[in-house]
Amino acid sequence: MSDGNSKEQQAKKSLADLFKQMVVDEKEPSPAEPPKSMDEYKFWKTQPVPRFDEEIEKEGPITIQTVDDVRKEPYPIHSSFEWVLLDLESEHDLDQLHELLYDHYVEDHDAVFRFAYSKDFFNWALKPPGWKKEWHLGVRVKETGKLVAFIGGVPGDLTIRNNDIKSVEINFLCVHKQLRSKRLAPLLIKEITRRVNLHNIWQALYTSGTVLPKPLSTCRYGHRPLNWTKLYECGFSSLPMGETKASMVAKTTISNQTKTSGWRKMEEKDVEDVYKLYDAWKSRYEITQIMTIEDIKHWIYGGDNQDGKVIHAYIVEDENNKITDFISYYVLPFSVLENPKHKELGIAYLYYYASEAGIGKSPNDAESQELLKKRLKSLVNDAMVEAKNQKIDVFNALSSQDNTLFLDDLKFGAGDGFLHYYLFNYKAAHISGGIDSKTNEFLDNNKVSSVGVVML
Ligand SMILES: CCCCCCCCCCCCCC(=O)SCCNC(=O)CCNC(=O)[C@H](O)C(C)(C)COP(=O)(O)OP(=O)(O)OC[C@H]1O[C@@H](n2cnc3c(N)ncnc32)[C@H](O)[C@@H]1OP(=O)(O)O
Repeated sequence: MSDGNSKEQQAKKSLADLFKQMVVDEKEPSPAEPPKSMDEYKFWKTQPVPRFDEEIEKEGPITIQTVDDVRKEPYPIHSSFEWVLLDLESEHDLDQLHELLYDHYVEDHDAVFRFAYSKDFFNWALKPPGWKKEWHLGVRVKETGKLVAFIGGVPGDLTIRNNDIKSVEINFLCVHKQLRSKRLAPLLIKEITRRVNLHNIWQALYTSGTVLPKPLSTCRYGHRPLNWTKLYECGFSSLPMGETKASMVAKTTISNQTKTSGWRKMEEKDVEDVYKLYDAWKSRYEITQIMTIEDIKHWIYGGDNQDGKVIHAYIVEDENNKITDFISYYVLPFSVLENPKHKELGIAYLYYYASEAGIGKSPNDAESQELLKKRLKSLVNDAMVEAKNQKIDVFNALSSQDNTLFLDDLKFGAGDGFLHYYLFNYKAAHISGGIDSKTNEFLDNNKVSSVGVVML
């Protein structure tokens, strides 16, 4: 979308704009425009979700039921298929899920990159405290046992504008390419809903790049190259006009030394302190995940089997050994298809963080925002230094949380991807995702998103 205003902005190119060119299509994407009318959402119009044109006057559940109202039998499925609950403790089932998602999950438009999910990743993402096998739902071909579809749910209670809500997070919905457009996705969604409802849980949070009725929030991806040459050779970044490969490498080079004093890797003994920081920090946002100490141990520290492959967390300790900050990122590589030189791109995603610099401070207070901005820049810079030393090629962050305070300054380029957040069976007024609703640019002037929850 280009108008006079955006042309004018283009004339004043900052360094940050230059980086944006590496990853943004020429045409600015339009994030939350519904691709079809509500009536054409044959499945979603039957579900308890807000309509696109609905004004939200009162926040809360859309339909109220009891467990007695819930169907006790699984929904019928075509006779060639059967429902299966994956046993993610078993190598066989982990292998099957890996194979399905590797070959059939989200690819980029040109099918050059795809997510390279690992077994370690599934163990982390699908087995947090309170996980249930009943929510690892697959569809198999009866005759061959081949897994052809999956949807996953994990516990994930939420706070939405001071209301605590028992909830699940739904993720990894995937249908084999040869079975697409056969309405298997709605069947998986109905069946997982039934299985969640049987636990007296009626709300869910999910995200998607697809526009469905109706986004609660929309965030934009930012990408910070750490190994520009490799990104260029893989076709992830292009060479902006007027630049040379050498000038791009120079502009994206970061030090290999962290600089925040008191910085160190998080250890298991830090879990409780990190929990306290997280819990005090989250009131900055309008939607957050409620986490117990056990949740922090799993999601931030990595759990009992922490082997440093998926989640990486660091803390800052002051001179009295008090933990004042933490920051974390998870690693999920891309497979690079048909590239003679590279098979995989190392990708890190900024995850949860908290800093005393922002606790008890309002995002509307310019002075404390300025201090927080300085702090976050230091923390994220050092997280990127660690990531670079772990051979990560690009560091991604959404425009959620307080990220717009540092995205431009730390040379994140705005990507062409948007992530929409949805709530199932809950009406809530729109929450800022850190982008300007007219230009889709990251918010600036110390304005931030109110989305505090990070989905994988
Ligand atoms: C209380 C507990 C509640 C629990 C449940 C909460 C809800 C959870 C909701 C799920 C959260 C998932 C979060 C993630 O994992 S987001 C990641 C989604 N996965 C992928 O993008 C992987 C690659 N794509 C595929 O595997 C398939 O294309 C999928 C499976 C996406 C659709 O399969 P297929 O292409 O073969 O289509 P169909 O004929 O079966 O079905 C067509 C219907 O499906 C609607 N559709 C399309 N894409 C999505 C989507 N991403 N979320 C929700 N609905 C979607 C579509 O509008 C249409 O409905 P309607 O337009 O007629 O109305």
